[in-house]
Amino acid sequence: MYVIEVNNVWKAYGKIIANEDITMRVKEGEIVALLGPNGAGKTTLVKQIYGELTPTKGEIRVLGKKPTDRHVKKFLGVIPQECEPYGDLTVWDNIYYMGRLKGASKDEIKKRGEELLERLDLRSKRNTLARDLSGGLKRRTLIAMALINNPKLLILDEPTTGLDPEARREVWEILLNMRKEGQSMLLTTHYLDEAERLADKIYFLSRKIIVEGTPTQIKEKFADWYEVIDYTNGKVYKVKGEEELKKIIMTINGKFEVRMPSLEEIYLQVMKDVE
Ligand SMILES: Nc1ncnc2c1ncn2[C@@H]1O[C@H](COP(=O)(O)OP(=O)(O)OP(=O)(O)O)[C@@H](O)[C@H]1O
Repeated sequence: MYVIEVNNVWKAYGKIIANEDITMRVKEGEIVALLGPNGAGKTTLVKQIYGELTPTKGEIRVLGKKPTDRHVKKFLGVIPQECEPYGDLTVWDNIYYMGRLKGASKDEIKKRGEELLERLDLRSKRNTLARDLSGGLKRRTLIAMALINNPKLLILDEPTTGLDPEARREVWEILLNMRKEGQSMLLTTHYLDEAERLADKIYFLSRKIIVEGTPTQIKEKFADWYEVIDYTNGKVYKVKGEEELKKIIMTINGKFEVRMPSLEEIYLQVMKDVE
């Protein structure tokens, strides 16, 4: 079953077309990443998916319903871009009040809130004011807040932007553990390594969808060149196609290495050709 279906969606702000004819899917239990440069239309698209904007044209279904349907909101967890927990509230109170806003009972919040403190390693910070937390702990608090209503779908707009490498990896581990438990997620990111590490499926976006597939499918489809490093003299050859590759290898008398392009190199090459 699909938790998100986007069909031929266009979104314009006056004359600016932010999304052009977008069709995409997120299956239950999958992590899908929208990857694109600044201004590619990622936030515009996710805002339509969580019902903050409506498409100019086209149709979106979230959990089988319109994103603006209030029954859908109850089953969504959203972490918008550049969002922070309330600085004047403690970690626990942020989680608690978010639960109340989402309509959960006090008992439900207590039970699930305690579980989330444990799972996100926030127990020792429970009574700390959110403004005194590090960036990584603030992000973990936001994840706990978004999970308090046990959402069927979690939407994260740039979940690790602004975090140091260690805190980024902590967030990745949390998201990967959640995926193991079957949590469906849509995230946006600028980072290729993040998409490659987390996503079952990736969409390269630049106003419209440029490429889609699993990281392996994308690599197989676009990796049409190889780099051959000749260790005998340190020379590096870039060759296209397997025939060329064989020819070069035949000329080398010693140790060598063949490298396929990384997802980042493919992304840069593909996006370079987009207007
Ligand atoms: N409220 C708005 N009014 C007018 N134009 C907007 C508005 N919001 C976004 N845009 C424009 O729409 C385009 C897409 O913006 P959007 O924020 O969706 O991109 P993005 O991929 O999320 O970028 P970033 O990675 O920088 O967050 C940009 O050209 C942006 O300037």
